[in-house]
Amino acid sequence: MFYPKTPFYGKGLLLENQILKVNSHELNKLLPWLCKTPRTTTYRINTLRTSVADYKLKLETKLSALYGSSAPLVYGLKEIPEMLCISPLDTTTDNKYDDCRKELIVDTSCGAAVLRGAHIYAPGVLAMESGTQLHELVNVFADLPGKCKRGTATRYDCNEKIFIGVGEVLMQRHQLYNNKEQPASGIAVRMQTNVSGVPTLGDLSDEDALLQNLPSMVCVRVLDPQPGERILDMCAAPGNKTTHMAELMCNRGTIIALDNSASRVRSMTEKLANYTCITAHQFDATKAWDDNSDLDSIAPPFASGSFDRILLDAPCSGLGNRPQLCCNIKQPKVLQSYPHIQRNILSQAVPLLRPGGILVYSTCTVTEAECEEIVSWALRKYTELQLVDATPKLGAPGLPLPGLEAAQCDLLQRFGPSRENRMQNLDTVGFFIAKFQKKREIS
Ligand SMILES: C[S@@+](CC[C@H](N)C(=O)[O-])C[C@H]1O[C@@H](n2cnc3c(N)ncnc32)[C@H](O)[C@@H]1O
Repeated sequence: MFYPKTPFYGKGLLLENQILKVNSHELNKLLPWLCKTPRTTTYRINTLRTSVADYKLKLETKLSALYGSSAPLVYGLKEIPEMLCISPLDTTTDNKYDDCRKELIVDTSCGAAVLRGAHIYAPGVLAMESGTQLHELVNVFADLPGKCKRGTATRYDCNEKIFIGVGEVLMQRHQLYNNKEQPASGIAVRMQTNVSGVPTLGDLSDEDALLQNLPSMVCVRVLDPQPGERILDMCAAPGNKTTHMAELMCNRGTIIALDNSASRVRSMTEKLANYTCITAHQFDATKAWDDNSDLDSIAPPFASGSFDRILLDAPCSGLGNRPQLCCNIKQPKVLQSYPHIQRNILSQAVPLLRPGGILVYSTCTVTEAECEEIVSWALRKYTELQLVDATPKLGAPGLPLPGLEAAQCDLLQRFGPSRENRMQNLDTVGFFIAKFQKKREIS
């Protein structure tokens, strides 16, 4: 398939220069990699409700029904026993573009989801040619320049639309565009094939399993929460890592989940209802520390030394979310704003951790400023912090920076295009993980 060479359509150099200022020689590899689809699909099984073996059987049955003898493989990985991976299909077989079909245009974020196996939901459909019938097969394109007007009825004449697959129409134009009061929802086009080779299963997430990227699971495994402990998840919504922690803790202990977005906390709270060890609060994590609070308080703010472990899965530029067909960050100042908030939240995490406690800092991005530079800054500012071994180790080491020794880089995990990824051919998103321990005594 044709993929863009950079996620920054039309804004190339302006933003590219911001990503790897020290290791700029890595950009040639990184930028096209960000644009491509990770081809392995991963689910996290809720082991409080079902067994991995039972869920594997369920997935295999579904895949056999869809793909018969060419069904992709479902397999596990010993480092993350609660995860199941689905291998890609052989793309050379049946995703052929056929000139006789009508065309359907989606925006680039919908296109990215399609390439990862999703069907097309009504809000993502920008253009459907007039006369397109129910159940007709259409060629689906992503609108790279972002110039296609929603509701377009004629063929979108553009050299930079990207063919992403073939789908069956489940909603017609009048259903998609005629009711302005109540915009259409639900699946508008069921994808039959896509050009990435990721099976078009849609999202099978339910209470038993969650569609989740591999590094997000590694991140919680690295935190290593134990039953009975007191854990703070500082930026928790939508709660995917929070529920993973609760499952590893067998729902025993206390997890406090903070997020400053009211709407995200509302939807997360519904999801957390079955996990009695989790309490969620809408709260600004930059204000989470207050020594006037009780040590065992379950509502923020919290006193010094309140937590055994803290996860800071920071708000970030999100550039690791592959495929980035066209990144929606258009200004360098937007990219530059993240380290500030990341440092502010980390400054609260350090006092909140008990001596000997563990802090995991993670981002789903790839910029040095939000990854290795934050680690280097934290080690300089907080002498009570040290980097410790982060297992399971599936990512590559961190990139070298002047403030970090080689041995320290080796303790970090950067998920990127590097050949050193310790992942046995698993193709996944960009991500960064650092594991700190607060020293018992400050030297
Ligand atoms: C990367 S997402 C977290 C994803 C989550 N950990 C998961 O795995 O499901 C970052 C979150 O940080 C939240 N956030 C941003 N600024 C914050 C702040 N000052 N305090 C708390 N949460 C914040 C955002 O609302 C967003 O939900």
